[in-house]
Amino acid sequence: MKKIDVVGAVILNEKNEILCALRSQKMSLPGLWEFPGGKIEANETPQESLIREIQEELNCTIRVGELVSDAAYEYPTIIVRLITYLAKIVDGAPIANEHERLIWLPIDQLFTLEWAPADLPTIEALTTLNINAQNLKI
Ligand SMILES: Nc1nc2c([nH]c(=O)n2[C@H]2C[C@H](O)[C@@H](COP(=O)(O)OP(=O)(O)OP(=O)(O)O)O2)c(=O)[nH]1
Repeated sequence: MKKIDVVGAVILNEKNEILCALRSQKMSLPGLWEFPGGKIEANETPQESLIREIQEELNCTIRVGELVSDAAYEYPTIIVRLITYLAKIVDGAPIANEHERLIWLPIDQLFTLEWAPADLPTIEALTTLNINAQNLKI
């Protein structure tokens, strides 16, 4: 089966909320929530890829921090290895260029959304990490 490496940004704001993105009807997995990001291209580090994808998808610049989760999920036709990192916005404000909708949610509310299945290890890691935006080293 085809396997792709995908990188996702867990973007935190000063209120300790996380940016959640709704996949649109034009995308695969429509109507499911995800961490913005995309496929890692050849000759790119995951971090470089993430900065590029966020610029394209959300029109803003991020700084990338520590790894949250690295796990593979087998969909019916593709295996997605999703690597997620903490990140914060250092320039601009997020605009949904490709997504249906963007929302900020506190970590303890993330479970209320219907996430792409590949994202569940990240959600689990976030709820056990006890993250505080104030003392993040990003
Ligand atoms: N960006 C992102 N993609 C995710 C997440 N969870 C998850 O299963 N995916 C899947 C959806 C896509 O199949 C793939 C990412 O591809 P992509 O975002 O570059 O999308 P794309 O436009 O190239 O592909 P597509 O939507 O046309 O399938 O990984 C996530 O949290 N973030």
